[in-house]
Amino acid sequence: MNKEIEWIRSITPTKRHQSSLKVGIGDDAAIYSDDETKETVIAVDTMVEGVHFTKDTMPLKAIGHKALAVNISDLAAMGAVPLYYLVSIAIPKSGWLTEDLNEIYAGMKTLADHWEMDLIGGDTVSIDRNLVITVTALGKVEQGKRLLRSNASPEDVVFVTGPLGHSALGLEHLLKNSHKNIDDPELLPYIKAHQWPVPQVKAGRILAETDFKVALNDISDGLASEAKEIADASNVSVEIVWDNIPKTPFIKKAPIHKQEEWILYGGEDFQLIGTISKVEWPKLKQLFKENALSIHNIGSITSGKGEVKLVRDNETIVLTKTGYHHL
Ligand SMILES: Nc1ncnc2c1ncn2[C@@H]1O[C@H](COP(=O)(O)OP(=O)(O)OP(=O)(O)O)[C@@H](O)[C@H]1O
Ligand SMILES: Cc1ncc(C[n+]2csc(CCOP(=O)(O)O)c2C)c(N)n1
Ligand SMILES: [Mg+2]
Ligand SMILES: [Mg+2]
Ligand SMILES: [Mg+2]
Repeated sequence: MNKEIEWIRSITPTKRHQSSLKVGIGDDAAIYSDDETKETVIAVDTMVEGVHFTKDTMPLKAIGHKALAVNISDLAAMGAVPLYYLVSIAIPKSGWLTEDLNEIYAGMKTLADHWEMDLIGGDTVSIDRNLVITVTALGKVEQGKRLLRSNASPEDVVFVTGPLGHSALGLEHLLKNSHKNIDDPELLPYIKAHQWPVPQVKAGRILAETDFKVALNDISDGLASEAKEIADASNVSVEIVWDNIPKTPFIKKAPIHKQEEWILYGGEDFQLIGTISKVEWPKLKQLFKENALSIHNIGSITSGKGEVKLVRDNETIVLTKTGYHHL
């Protein structure tokens, strides 16, 4: 287990005070409910200058967009509809103008308006260096419809809702060359994937509205890490078939170790990874098609104890490395 998860487990309360609490620490978002029809879903994620973005990797509006998008993505991974958000910002004593902050907020607002989310609060503080933005997002899901990481069963199909590795490929170029200097049209889709991630709310909602048993997680840390979270939470193993992972011709022509770095360990794609029974998979595929959304079968669940395996060229290897860890 990585140190970050180990530490979070160590501070996880063992007793609950509130009977309305349905899901605490351990999934993409927490859930509580005192209502017979719906549950409230709450997620918080922080972005730190130098860790999650720099002025060279991200335009100002994109920083705001992404700070909100990553939180909407966690709501989507629970099957929720986004409703409200709060923003805490720590502003360095130099280097960031009020106009810069306004641009960041404009980026947030455009995305919030798209999902009809209201900004309802936050906090403003100073810091020595490095801008920090923390967004808390609230949403709702119908009673009994939440989609947990612990819902996977042996023989289920493992699916993803879109391309993987694009953000990491884009970031690799942004770390070498400021976004102001990159205009290679071949790189633009990857740069865009890094800067302007699209939270998969509609996919999450389709999955929540069906009566299928679905496990779901958003891909913030890379496929290997997110698959492991489903495997651990459901007490099963995940088998990913390398050739089934959707890849653009541009990615396919890179050396295999680069493809693996971007796809398995890169992260920040904010697609959803999930599981569904083999019987229901064709119905789900049809439902996504009718809604003009993509979905790909990339493997299956096996009985086991939290392993993530990769099948390639008739060889099966257990993935031991995971994604990005802060500890
Ligand atoms: N410092 C903390 N204190 C309390 N709970 C935490 C802390 N950090 C994370 N958690 C909880 O641990 C679980 C896993 O958090 P994590 O941030 O890995 O999930 P995520 O948001 O899906 O991933 P990412 O942050 O990569 O987007 C969540 O339930 C989260 O609320
Ligand atoms: C300048 C710069 N350098 C590196 C990265 C890559 N990066 C940072 S955090 C993270 C994982 C998700 O974070 P979290 O676990 O906090 O959600 C990744 C892949 C970046 N985005 N910008
Ligand atoms: Mg998540
Ligand atoms: Mg988080
Ligand atoms: Mg997150």
